[in-house]
Amino acid sequence: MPRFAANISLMFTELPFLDRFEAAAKAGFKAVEFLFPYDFPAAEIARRLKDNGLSQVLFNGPPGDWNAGERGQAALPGRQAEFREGFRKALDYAAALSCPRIHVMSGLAPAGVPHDAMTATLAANLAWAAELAGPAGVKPVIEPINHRDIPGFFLNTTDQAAAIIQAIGPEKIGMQFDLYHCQITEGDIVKRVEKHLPLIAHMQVADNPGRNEPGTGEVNWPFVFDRIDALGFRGWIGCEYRPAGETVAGLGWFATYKG
Ligand SMILES: O=C(O)C(=O)[C@H](O)CO
Ligand SMILES: [Mg+2]
Repeated sequence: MPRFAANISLMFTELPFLDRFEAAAKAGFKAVEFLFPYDFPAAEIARRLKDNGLSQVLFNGPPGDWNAGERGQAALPGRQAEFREGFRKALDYAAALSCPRIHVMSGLAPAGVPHDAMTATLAANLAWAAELAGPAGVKPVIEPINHRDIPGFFLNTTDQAAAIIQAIGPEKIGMQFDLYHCQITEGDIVKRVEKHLPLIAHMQVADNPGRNEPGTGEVNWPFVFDRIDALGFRGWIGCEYRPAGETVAGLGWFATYKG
């Protein structure tokens, strides 16, 4: 059966951040992911996880100046020192939270910077991050993101991510396969999961259009989840969606998968 993690940056936003752990556990989740932990002490987050019997399965490295529109810096030439400092900080949090995945965001492609230079920068940064993270039991992951939600994001397709992962080694770097982004950019999601399965270290889900819960849009989720399970994917699927209404009221789709 597929295993779903609540993304508590997008779900349970009716509550303050630290109270969302308990809400996720009460709703039947065994694991959570979120975007950024850095406003909170790692020890406090670790306590919430433990108190509620939850595993932390993914969070993002520091993205740069988010409010100014930055979305990572791993592919940006000239930002290597900042990337490294941020990744070290993320790794400290991962250790405190026993979290096995860190999402490394590649960033927005600046005008005039050659695509190949960005690919080379991303690959070098990822190789460095993997060397540091591997011995700590953490796998950095990269995620192709659609250009409607984040115009200009460097990493856009699953094939582009796969080429970079293959160049470094799938045992070191994984793909964060977000079915929502794939549906928008590429479609044919089951076939693409099949193609990239050996590289996929984490998945995420939301329906389209709207990025709301499964069942609110165009995708046949029972079919997709059955196929993912039959293919043998045993990682976590993060529920990275914005509930259309109140979070718990929108969890009807999850009843079959609570386990
Ligand atoms: O946007 C997404 O799908 C993500 O997973 C990022 O972590 C946040 O932009
Ligand atoms: Mg995502």
